[in-house]
Amino acid sequence: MLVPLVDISNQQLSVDFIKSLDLIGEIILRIPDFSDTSLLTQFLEKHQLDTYWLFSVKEIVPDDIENIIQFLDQGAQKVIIPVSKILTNDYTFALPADRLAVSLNSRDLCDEELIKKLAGLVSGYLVTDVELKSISGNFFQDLNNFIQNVQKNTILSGSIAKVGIILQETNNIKYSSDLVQQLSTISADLVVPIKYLTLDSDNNLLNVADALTCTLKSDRPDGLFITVVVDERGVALGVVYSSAESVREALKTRTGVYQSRKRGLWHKGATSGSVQELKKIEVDCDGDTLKFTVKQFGTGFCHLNTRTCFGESKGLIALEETLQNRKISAPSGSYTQRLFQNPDLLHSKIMEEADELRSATTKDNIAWETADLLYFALVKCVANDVSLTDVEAHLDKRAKKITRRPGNAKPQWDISSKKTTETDNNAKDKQTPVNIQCKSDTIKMQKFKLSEIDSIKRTSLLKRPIINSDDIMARVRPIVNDVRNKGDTALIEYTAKFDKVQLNTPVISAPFPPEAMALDDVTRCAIDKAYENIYKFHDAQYDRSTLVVETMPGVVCSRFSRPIERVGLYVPGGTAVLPSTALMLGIPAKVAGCKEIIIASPPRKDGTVVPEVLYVAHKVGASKVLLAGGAQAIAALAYGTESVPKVDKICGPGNQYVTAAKMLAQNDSSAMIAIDMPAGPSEILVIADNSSIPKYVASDLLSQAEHGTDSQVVLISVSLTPEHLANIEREIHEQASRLPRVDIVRESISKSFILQVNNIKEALEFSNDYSPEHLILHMDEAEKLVDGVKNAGSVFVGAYSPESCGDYASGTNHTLPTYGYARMYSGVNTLTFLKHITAQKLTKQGLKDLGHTVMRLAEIEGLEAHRNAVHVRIHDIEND
Ligand SMILES: NC(=O)c1ccc[n+]([C@@H]2O[C@H](COP(=O)([O-])OP(=O)(O)OC[C@H]3O[C@@H](n4cnc5c(N)ncnc54)[C@H](O)[C@@H]3O)[C@@H](O)[C@H]2O)c1
Ligand SMILES: N[C@H](CO)Cc1c[nH]c[nH+]1
Ligand SMILES: [Zn+2]
Repeated sequence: MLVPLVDISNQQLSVDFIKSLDLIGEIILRIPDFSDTSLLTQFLEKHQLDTYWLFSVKEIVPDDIENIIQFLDQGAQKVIIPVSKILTNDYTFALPADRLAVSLNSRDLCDEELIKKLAGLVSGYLVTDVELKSISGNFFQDLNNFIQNVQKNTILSGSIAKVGIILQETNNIKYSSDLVQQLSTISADLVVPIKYLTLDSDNNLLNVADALTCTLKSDRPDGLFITVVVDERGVALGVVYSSAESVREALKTRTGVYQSRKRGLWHKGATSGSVQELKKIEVDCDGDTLKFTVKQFGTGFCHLNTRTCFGESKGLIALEETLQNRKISAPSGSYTQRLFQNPDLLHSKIMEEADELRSATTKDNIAWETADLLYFALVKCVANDVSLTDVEAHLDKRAKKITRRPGNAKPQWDISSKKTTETDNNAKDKQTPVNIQCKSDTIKMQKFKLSEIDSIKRTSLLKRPIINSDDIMARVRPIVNDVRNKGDTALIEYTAKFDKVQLNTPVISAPFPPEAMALDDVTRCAIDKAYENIYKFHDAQYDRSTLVVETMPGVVCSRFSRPIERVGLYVPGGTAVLPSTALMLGIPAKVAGCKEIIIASPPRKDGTVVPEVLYVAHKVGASKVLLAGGAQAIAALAYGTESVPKVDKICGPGNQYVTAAKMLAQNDSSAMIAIDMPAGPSEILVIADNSSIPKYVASDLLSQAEHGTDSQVVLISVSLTPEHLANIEREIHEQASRLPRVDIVRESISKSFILQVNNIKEALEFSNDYSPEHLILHMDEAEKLVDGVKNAGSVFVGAYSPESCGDYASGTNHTLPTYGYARMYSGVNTLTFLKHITAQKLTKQGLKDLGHTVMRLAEIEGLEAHRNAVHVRIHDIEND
């Protein structure tokens, strides 16, 4: 296969010349560099190329990546990057491996280690970049070895697919057909770009045709080449023969010209009128057969006046032909013609058929309605001179797109937001196609520079990707009301619906059966160690003494604490079961001395609770475990049911349904319930400077990104060098790709971002405004920055304080405020489970001295009874 290479800086190249190159393959465009793409944009506008490769030997910097991606999205098939840049600049990982080609020079051909390394990185082409003058005696030998080596490694890694050669002409050594002949014997899987193919003032088309035909070999005695002729959609029209002369003529006239075995040179349609416009000539894998892609005019390709030599076409192509004919002349009363003439009618029919397809359910019905819709859609296309090929070209382009649109429906078509009761499983099913579609994409956070965004953008970055809270409330309200009104029956029903578990009773009471909390030694020791540390830290928070202050002689005020008696602790269990949350809630409740502790968590599919959670429930002295999750569990704890005692306070994190139900219950004064805080989807903000270690930074970001698709992670890059930032990004992609929860991470990372700032002051300002649940300071003198932290749930200081330690076992609590509530809420702590009671004792003298102040203030407020309560006493004291 030939892929011509042209230098776009060559001002002489004519549109005609480029088009003739386009006929024989994709064109490699050599561009000066990727940072200034104006020349390339002009070139593409002028030549209207659909498929091309890009090649520059200049240094590629991170800022170029966006430009490259933009061109890959708009039509570029591949980008060729010099090998040195692939191996030394980690940011090239941001480009899709299968759209990347790597150029090597001839001495790299013998470097086996290099080929091995590349095999893991690239799944596109390896292109050897060879100057003709350097082609010496053993070049072909080296090339053969190289190809074999690549093939071997391709098989091992399944990644590198093809090998190409860029031949560089020099002033005195020119590309020759002998050379191509020699090259064509090397390997079937070869790309042979011709460098510096410039406009030939005599006959440049012959030049191209020669280059093409000298790579062909015929196995026929008459030396002709079998030629398959297909239409623009790849449908075979027939088989003919070509010669070097007919190919030359076809390229020159850009029509279907072949070699008839009887009549010689054959210009297809010259007598019948069924002419062809030539779209492309391709050579097959072993160089003995040609494929002509043509646009067929007239009655068809076959001498029997059918479209193909294999009979008439069927399906969409036949419908398109009929519609095109109807457009030119239609029998009277033709419905299709009525549609052509009445765009409003056509529009209504498209809408009607789309709606009918939407409601179709059976296989037959769906096929029927789709056919209807396609008919009307095609009428619209033909009416506007749009062909099926144009439609398919768009589909092909989309398949290659790197940056994906979110794909949400426009508000007027968004029926999902109108559905109020969607099951967990349904939601998961819906995510599947998205996950499959994105599987091969780079896992990457969006990037912004603080200096380049305006205040509106800054404000939007401070917001969390929360889904419409009205929508969530609308889903949660009926669940809460049902559980409130129907008690256990509703609780069991919702558990069956959302968790797919049919329970007889939703509660397990203490003492819990030992076999249900049996653990292996390693697990039990880990839980015991975490318990010990968390207990130590939370116990130290409990000041059991009474605060006593004599505010003035004879006036003694005091304050003492008492536990909240009955508490409900929510332990999430949707996408991951979190026994650690049972520790984080149960231990402070136990330290505080709460009398009744009820732990709620979604049941496992077999209707039981995980032994680790039950073991913790046992250790913290829980009286009951409620086998329910989501809004229904919160409602049961808030209002009580036949088997679930009503509690006074509900604590614990959860998804949006859990958080919304906690807020609803708190706002209902008849529920008499307190909550800890809105602790929603996990989040983390990392501030990193050039002293940070990329793999640590990435691992911390991912540790929270894996919680749920709604988690958000933020990296604030403080003057990171492009290489350092690229290393972090590469680590994110590589580490994430290896995670079992990669599909969740892919989604949460896509909602996350990197903010590039110039100094630590800007970083802290943004972080304080964002008020993250977790803040990690990845820098040498991290401790010094803690003073500047105004809002955060919990801070992790320095490279060796991963957030995971706080999640599990260092001692601090992991139930922390999210959504920016760290501005005004603390995380769960021992005080969460306590209330403070104040007391006072006044002596006679104390009352006498304070009384007049109180009476005057009561007078100001017009509250006579208040004043009198002091007055009657002072009267007695003064008259004693
Ligand atoms: N902020 C913190 O301190 C903290 C700590 C741990 C976990 N988290 C967060 O807790 C969350 C846990 O979420 P999860 O989903 O894994 O578990 P979860 O237990 O919070 O929610 C699961 C329940 O949600 C309900 N549900 C699911 N789909 C529903 C639907 N369509 N309609 C109504 N109800 C539905 C079901 O009843 C299910 O039992 C994560 O977002 C995680 O980040 C936060
Ligand atoms: N990081 C979560 C709080 O946002 C807590 C958790 C539990 N298990 C692992 N992590
Ligand atoms: Zn976590």
